[in-house]
Amino acid sequence: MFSFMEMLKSLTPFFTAAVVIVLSPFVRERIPVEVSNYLVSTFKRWLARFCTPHVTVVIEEKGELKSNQIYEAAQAHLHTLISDSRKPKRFKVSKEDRQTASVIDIMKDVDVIDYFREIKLKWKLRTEKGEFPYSPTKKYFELSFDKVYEMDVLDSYLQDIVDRYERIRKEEQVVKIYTCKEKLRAHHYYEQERDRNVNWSYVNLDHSATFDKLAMNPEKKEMLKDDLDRFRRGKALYKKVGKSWKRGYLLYGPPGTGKSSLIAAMANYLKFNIYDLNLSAVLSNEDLRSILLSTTDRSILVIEDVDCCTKFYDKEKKEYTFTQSGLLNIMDGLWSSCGDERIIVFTTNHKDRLDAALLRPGRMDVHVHMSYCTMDGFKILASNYLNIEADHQLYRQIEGLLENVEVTPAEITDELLKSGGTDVVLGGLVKFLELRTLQKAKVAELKELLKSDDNTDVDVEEFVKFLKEEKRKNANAAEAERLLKIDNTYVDVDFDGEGLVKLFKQKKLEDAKAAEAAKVNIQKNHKNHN
Ligand SMILES: Nc1ncnc2c1ncn2[C@@H]1O[C@H](COP(=O)(O)OP(=O)(O)OP(=O)(O)O)[C@@H](O)[C@H]1O
Repeated sequence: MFSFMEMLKSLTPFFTAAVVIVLSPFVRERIPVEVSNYLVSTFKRWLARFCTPHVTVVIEEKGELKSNQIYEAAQAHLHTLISDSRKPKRFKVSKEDRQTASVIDIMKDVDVIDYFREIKLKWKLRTEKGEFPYSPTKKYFELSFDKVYEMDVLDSYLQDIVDRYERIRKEEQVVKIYTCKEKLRAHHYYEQERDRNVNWSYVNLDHSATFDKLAMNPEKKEMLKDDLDRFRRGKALYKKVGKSWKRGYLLYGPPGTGKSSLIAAMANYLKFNIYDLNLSAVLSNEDLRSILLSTTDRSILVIEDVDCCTKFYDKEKKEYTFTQSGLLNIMDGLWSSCGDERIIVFTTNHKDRLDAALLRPGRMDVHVHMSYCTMDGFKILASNYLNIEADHQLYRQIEGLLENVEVTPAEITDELLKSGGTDVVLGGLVKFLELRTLQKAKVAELKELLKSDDNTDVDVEEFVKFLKEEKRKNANAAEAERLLKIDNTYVDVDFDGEGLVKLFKQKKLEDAKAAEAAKVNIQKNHKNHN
């Protein structure tokens, strides 16, 4: 059909003649009425092309805050168009390291021609510098066509492109992770005028994390999946009860227990994109507002380490304020009013440092504790990394060791990734766990030693402080400080606790002597002065 129309178009001059013939009553009476009508309408359209002006539709990359869906759809359409068949006169070719094939893309200011039914459409990518020095460059498409087809283009052609894009996006299996490209500008000269367009950049979430692969309590895992399922299906329910279609999760636990992996698993499960928000890039409440408004539906907004980085610029006080409750108030107001089908995830390594307001029931819908590795979790990791599905002779020993030490799944995976066969790797893991058990005992021993010493009432933290001070002063203590990292409960097995205590006592003695000498000196000076 399409090639037939094209053929007809190339025969336009003949149509002119044909219509002239058709218009003459003599010929009209002698040809079928359908043929006569067709020739007349074709002639009219052909005539219109010369008599009616072209129109140009501008499709900007971004609306006031959000990205423009038609722009995204047009970009995808043109990409397919020029990759498939209609190469323009100039186009770009590139290939990144991890891409398997080269990518063809359109260049700015170069015409790309497309056809829809019998309509010829001309696309052009344009750019325009922002109004202010810090404003990002604006991108937009110009789409030109004959004015007679205005309705066809707006109602059918563009709608078709958007529908197709939406369909592909839904079917697409790739989840994207967006990060804020750069700090939002806070230059005070441009405070009023600065362009609040948020610059997100994304990569495909190349993360094979799925719930199956997560080392985590099986019941907790099922509970979470059910919760996500209910959320996904809950549109009608949320509407009925008058709640915005959103859900908040607080993930807490020590580093390396899988908080980020769980977020990736949730995103892969729901096929939601992730927006990873670095709060240190947020300078004011307005910035946060712009960021929230620039995220899309069906997404997960992640705020990691929420205990450390909640800072806001208070315009009235003209200073930065660091509050979690400030963040929450904004979240309550803004978050609840923007978009649908959204999830927000806060993570923290220190739940105890969180503002009580954040922990209040109803604030975060689900609290998930990510814990140190248990035997259940270990079996999942062993199945992923070593393909062990059944039992192993070392499992009993490993289970006993895991009950006694706190080891993160991240530490276990590091061990499981070491080279060697299954027995060698599991043997290495047993050694690692035994070492940790020994270290734990040493630390406990050291703590006891310090507590039981009548001459000193220092606690371990104070002892660490002392070692740090010593590090500055002499190399021996620097070595001791390297060996003793109480914070991470890491102590070298050869570490001589008693030796350090001796060192500590000696230091105390030296300090006391120095203090006594200073006192004597002051008294001497006082006497001399008198
Ligand atoms: N529960 C887990 N299940 C499976 N793998 C895990 C788990 N926890 C950690 N890992 C492994 O350790 C790596 C680091 O873990 P991850 O970044 O998810 O931990 P985290 O709790 O987010 O740490 P942080 O608080 O430092 O961000 C992961 O890429 C994964 O390989």
